Amino acid sequence: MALLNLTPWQLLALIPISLTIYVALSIAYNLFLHPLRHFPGPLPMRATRWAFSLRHMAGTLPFDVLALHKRYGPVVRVAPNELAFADPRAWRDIMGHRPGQGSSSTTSSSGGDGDGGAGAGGAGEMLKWDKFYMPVEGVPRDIVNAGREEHALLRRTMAHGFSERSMREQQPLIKGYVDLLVRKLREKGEGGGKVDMAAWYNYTTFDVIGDLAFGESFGCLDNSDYHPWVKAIFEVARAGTVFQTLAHYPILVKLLLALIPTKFLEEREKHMKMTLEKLKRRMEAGKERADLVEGLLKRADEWGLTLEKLQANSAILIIGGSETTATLLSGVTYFLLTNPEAMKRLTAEIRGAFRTEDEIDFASVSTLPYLLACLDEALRMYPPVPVGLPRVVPKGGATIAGHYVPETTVVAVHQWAMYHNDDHFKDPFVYHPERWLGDPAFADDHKEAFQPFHVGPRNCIGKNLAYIEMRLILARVLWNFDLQIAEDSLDWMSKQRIYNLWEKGKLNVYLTPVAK
Ligand code: HEM
Repeated sequence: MALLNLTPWQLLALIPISLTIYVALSIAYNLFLHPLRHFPGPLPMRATRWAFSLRHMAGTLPFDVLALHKRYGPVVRVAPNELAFADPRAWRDIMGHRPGQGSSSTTSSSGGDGDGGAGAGGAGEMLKWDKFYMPVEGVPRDIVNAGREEHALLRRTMAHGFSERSMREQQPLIKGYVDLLVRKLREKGEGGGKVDMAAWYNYTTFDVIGDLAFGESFGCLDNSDYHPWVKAIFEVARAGTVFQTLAHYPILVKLLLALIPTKFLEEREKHMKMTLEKLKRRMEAGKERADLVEGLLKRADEWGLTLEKLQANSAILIIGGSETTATLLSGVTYFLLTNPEAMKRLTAEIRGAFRTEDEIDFASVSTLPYLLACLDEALRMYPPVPVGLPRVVPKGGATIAGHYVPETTVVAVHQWAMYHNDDHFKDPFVYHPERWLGDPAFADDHKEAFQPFHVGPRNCIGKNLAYIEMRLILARVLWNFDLQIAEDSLDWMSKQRIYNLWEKGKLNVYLTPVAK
């Protein structure tokens, strides 16, 4: 019991010494004994997770991952227990349906493998990684972070609201918000001042999804401003990268949570109350309403879905369904403004296809090929989900893009890095809508590498809604206005960082209403 003979100062000195020994041993293990030791990657990333986390918190990770793939190849060890893939086959191997899936019903939490690595979860299925998805204690899981069985149930129920029939019924509601956007932009454009299109696209998509998920809009378009909830989503995005980093050190998360000011907790409480009230009002409106929660409400009693569970799923629709679509609309507008030939061709396609504005609807915008090509090229260059969404390899390991990967490994495809890799796309940094229209110059592109909505059972349920909204909004904007980019937004794209979501600045544009 030599320890008992030490003075308090000597005991205190033992803390940094033990920590140093622990860190040195972990690094040695990660470099020389870890099952992933044969995969290539830069030494700091193979040695500790910090090299990855610092890039994540600095908002440069997706850009750095591209440089890593160019240097080390299509599979890179980006953290001791994590691999990044830039091989199109990885999409299906990681996200696709896997034969002989086990019956795990949870997502994967930490298995505590020394560097905060992932637990294995159940056999067969690649699981979402809790350290990234961060379910909150006391808040029910939603469709995005639910385990496999609960997810399947939620997905089946919610699919109803995304069916073609539902979307047709939702058309008048969506069109109403696009009408309002155009009216507001006409007012703003008349004075000849700059208009921040990124904000206006956000107002529109948040109002639409607010109505479809909670039965009422956020009033962003009416008030020409963000609702506090919408503002909070942007504010919290950057903090999310910090929490995802600290998730590897649970004791630090507890400390940070304990330090959160009471005012913040009160705000959170207020927010929960507000969404609950919105939801109750939606429920009072009756079950028969063509929106995204109709299916959930109809099954709520049968499946014992609590009010809190319904609230969590409505809320995730707001986040998943609005910022993504608005980001893409901002991106495509920027690319068109800085590529005048593409803008000219698209404007001609839209203005030549209709006699009156009333003819622009879900069905008619879906027949415009250049419009779709412009959106797809923007999705490639500016994917709204630019980061790699991590999965955990199940028990027994898996083969991904021809590589055997041991169980508990975290794996991801980083979209921005995949789409800017010249192994897959010619001129990856140049906006070429023609690549999606069969132009022989791009015949060697690996189009299957492009999966902005992911693949498999947990892909985007809102893909069709997103396309229809983006087509309709962009067509109506270009039908009504000639656009010119303001000097202060010329470098809009190059200034941006990625904190899970793009941190977009103002996209200032001059609008000239087209005389009709
Ligand atoms: C351009 C627009 C959009 C893009 C790029 C996009 C992309 C994605 C991606 C990559 C995922 C997979 C997330 C994961 O693996 O964790 C996803 C899931 C999801 N998206 Fe979208 N999304 C878009 C628009 C929408 C819209 C309009 C909605 C409708 C409200 C929506 C609702 C959802 C939901 C509910 C999920 C979870 C699905 C599940 O887990 O089964 N998204 N989206």
